[in-house]
Amino acid sequence: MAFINDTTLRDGEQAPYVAFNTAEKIAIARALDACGADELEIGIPAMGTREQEDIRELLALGLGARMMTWNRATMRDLEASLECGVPAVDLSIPVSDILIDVKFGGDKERMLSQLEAVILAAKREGLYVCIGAEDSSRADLSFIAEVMQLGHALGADRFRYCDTVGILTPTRTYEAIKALVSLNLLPIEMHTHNDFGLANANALSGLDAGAQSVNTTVIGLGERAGNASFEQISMALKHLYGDARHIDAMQMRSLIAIVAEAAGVTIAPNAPIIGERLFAHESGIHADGMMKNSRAYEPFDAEEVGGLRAFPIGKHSGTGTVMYHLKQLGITAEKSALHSLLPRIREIVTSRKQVLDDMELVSLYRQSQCS
Ligand SMILES: CC(=O)SCCNC(=O)CCNC(=O)[C@H](O)C(C)(C)COP(=O)(O)OP(=O)(O)OC[C@H]1O[C@@H](n2cnc3c(N)ncnc32)[C@H](O)[C@@H]1OP(=O)(O)O
Ligand SMILES: O=C(O)CCC(=O)C(=O)O
Repeated sequence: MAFINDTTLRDGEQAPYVAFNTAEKIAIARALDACGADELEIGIPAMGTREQEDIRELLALGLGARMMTWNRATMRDLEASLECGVPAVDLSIPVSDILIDVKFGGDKERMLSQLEAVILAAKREGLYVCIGAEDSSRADLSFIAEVMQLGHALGADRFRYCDTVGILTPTRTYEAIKALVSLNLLPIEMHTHNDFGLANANALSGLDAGAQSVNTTVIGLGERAGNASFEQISMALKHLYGDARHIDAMQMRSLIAIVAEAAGVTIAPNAPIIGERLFAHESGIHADGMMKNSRAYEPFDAEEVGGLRAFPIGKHSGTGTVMYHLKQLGITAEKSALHSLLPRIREIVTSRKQVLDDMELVSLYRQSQCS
């Protein structure tokens, strides 16, 4: 079963214009734990005392999910994490030439010796260590292998492969991760960004290639276009990859509502898994199919995610939908007698861009009976 490290409280909060307060962080952590996240990245102790206090409060919740902090691979960042009493750390270093230039003046040796010292210190303190390899997707695989080799030799526990600027494709991800997995050095975690809308696909492709862990954020919140989404990845793992993952619909709905509210964002009505219109079948052919078999046009039951199934009376409705609504209202009509209503329904809905309600349908139906 794939391991989920959710970073809503770190990369999620790095989304521009987002700032969680302590109560919101606690509610998010609790809800993520209840929804089955295996590990939570809960913040950046180097940000200062307020962030550290929040991290201590999150640790004190005693949740089942392991808690991790994000750190630059520096002693000062590590010390700040140690003061919080966290059991696991992500120690981040850039691995692409462009970011090694920006952060270490191009000096790879200095960067590697700094990483070595910080990993050793973290392991001496008994911490679980993940190496965060920033910008892996723009780095040479041979250099990544060198970093993994170093981490393995020093006792690091995991390697986070980061598509920091979201430029991977599923095929390129698969090839890179397959090559790194074959080295048999460290378990790999996928950290993918959604700049081209491929964060979920790339994360899953990495898992296909042998990565064991995936970074997610609720509603895909994160830097720029965000990260792989917690709800989409967990449902895909369950339904498409056969993960034995229990997903509680109400808990998931509540988690999403908490994060959306705290982040000040609205959820698109067609957002995968949780959009409010996902189970509304307007097209006549789909609605007809769904009325005959509730699996006809849905990949999983609406109930599983607390969704509401509906058959709105709209521009694309057929007589099956019209008959369904009339029947609900106690009116029995012949399907063949309802065809004449469709042009009028289309005209009304197109001109005002709003579907018909039941009373309007009855009124139209009565008029058609009189004419
Ligand atoms: C891809 C990612 O998501 S990485 C995570 C990014 N997240 C954040 O930046 C959110 C939290 N950040 C902050 O609150 C602040 O940036 C702090 C507290 C971490 C640092 O603040 P400041 O000390 O004022 O530095 P500032 O943000 O201006 O610049 C970052 C510094 O970190 C250095 N740095 C960046 N990454 C690394 C790294 N992996 N290892 C070592 N040093 C690094 C930069 O080179 C720069 O150093 P400089 O000040 O000597 O030029
Ligand atoms: O360094 C890490 O662990 C993650 C950094 C990150 O958020 C990214 O590369 O997008």
